[in-house]
Amino acid sequence: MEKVKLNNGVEIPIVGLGTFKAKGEEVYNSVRVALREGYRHIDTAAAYKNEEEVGRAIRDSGIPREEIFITTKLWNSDQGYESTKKALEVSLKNLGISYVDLYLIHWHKGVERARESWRAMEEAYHEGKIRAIGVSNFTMYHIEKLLETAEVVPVINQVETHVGLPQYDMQNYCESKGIKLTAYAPMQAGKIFDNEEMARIAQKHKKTVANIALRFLVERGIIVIPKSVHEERIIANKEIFDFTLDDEDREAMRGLWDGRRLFPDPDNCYF
Ligand SMILES: NC(=O)C1=CN([C@@H]2O[C@H](COP(=O)(O)OP(=O)(O)OC[C@H]3O[C@@H](n4cnc5c(N)ncnc54)[C@H](OP(=O)(O)O)[C@@H]3O)[C@@H](O)[C@H]2O)C=CC1
Ligand SMILES: O=C1CO[C@H](CO)[C@@H](O)[C@@H]1O
Repeated sequence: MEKVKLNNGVEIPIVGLGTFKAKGEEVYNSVRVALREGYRHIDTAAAYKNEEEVGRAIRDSGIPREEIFITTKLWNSDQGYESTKKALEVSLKNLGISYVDLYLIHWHKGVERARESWRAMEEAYHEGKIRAIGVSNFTMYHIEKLLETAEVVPVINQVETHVGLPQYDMQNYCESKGIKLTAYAPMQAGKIFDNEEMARIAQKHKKTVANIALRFLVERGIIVIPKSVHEERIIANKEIFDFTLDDEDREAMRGLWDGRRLFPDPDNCYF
């Protein structure tokens, strides 16, 4: 599996398995299938309430811990210096691991809270409890404010990214700071499968719509975390390294850019 080198030298597989809305035995089985089929990157979050099952599936896979890249996220109500430290310990315990590969602030909940959470994350990073630290749902302004006091530059900003919301400006900005993008909802949380133009491009390449959607992002150097709980989809979704998109495909996909979000706008998000 192709990897992306982060600004601290840590490498992350460019395709990971998403786990939002997958719980219990369903998520356990999905992670087992994914690992058996070659995925080495799993995306979870304290808010998804599935860290225990994700951790159990990783252990039961028999694959050495250091070969698997695990991302989890700090939930909003846990932001702050002390509460971040506690939340990290809870996530490590739930996952049953001694370190997490990537820890993200899930949403920006105010400049001070982000800075305090970040300070706790930097300490845990230096202590070896986290291999890389990053953010999610941060705007350029949020990142600017964090960088004013941060000692460690975030490695990643995980944001909603897909053909409808391609995030060209965000990617350019982040890359100018050494920050990579991870695309969440890369298949528009399932909505992309109704798109006739995507179906046409998929047919042209004899690939699936999921493959086209993911390839579009991966060719831009964006990390993708497609979610599925279905074995055949988990297996097929990652088959994106045996073809390339051409100018006509890219042009057609640019035409699908409507700016419509499926998740709250981080610029205007007060939940
Ligand atoms: N940082 C953040 O705030 C957020 C992070 N995330 C992360 O990003 C991941 C991906 O985003 P997500 O919102 O799950 O959306 P995705 O774009 O990954 O789409 C997932 C949906 O598509 C369906 N699907 C998957 N593969 C196929 C296929 N081949 N054919 C048809 N349908 C398919 C899935 O159903 P099924 O499972 O039944 O196959 C599910 O309904 C999340 O799981 C989570 O880990 C997501 C949202 C916010
Ligand atoms: O990752 C995500 C999905 O779950 C969360 C809620 O439980 C969302 O807020 C978030 O964007």
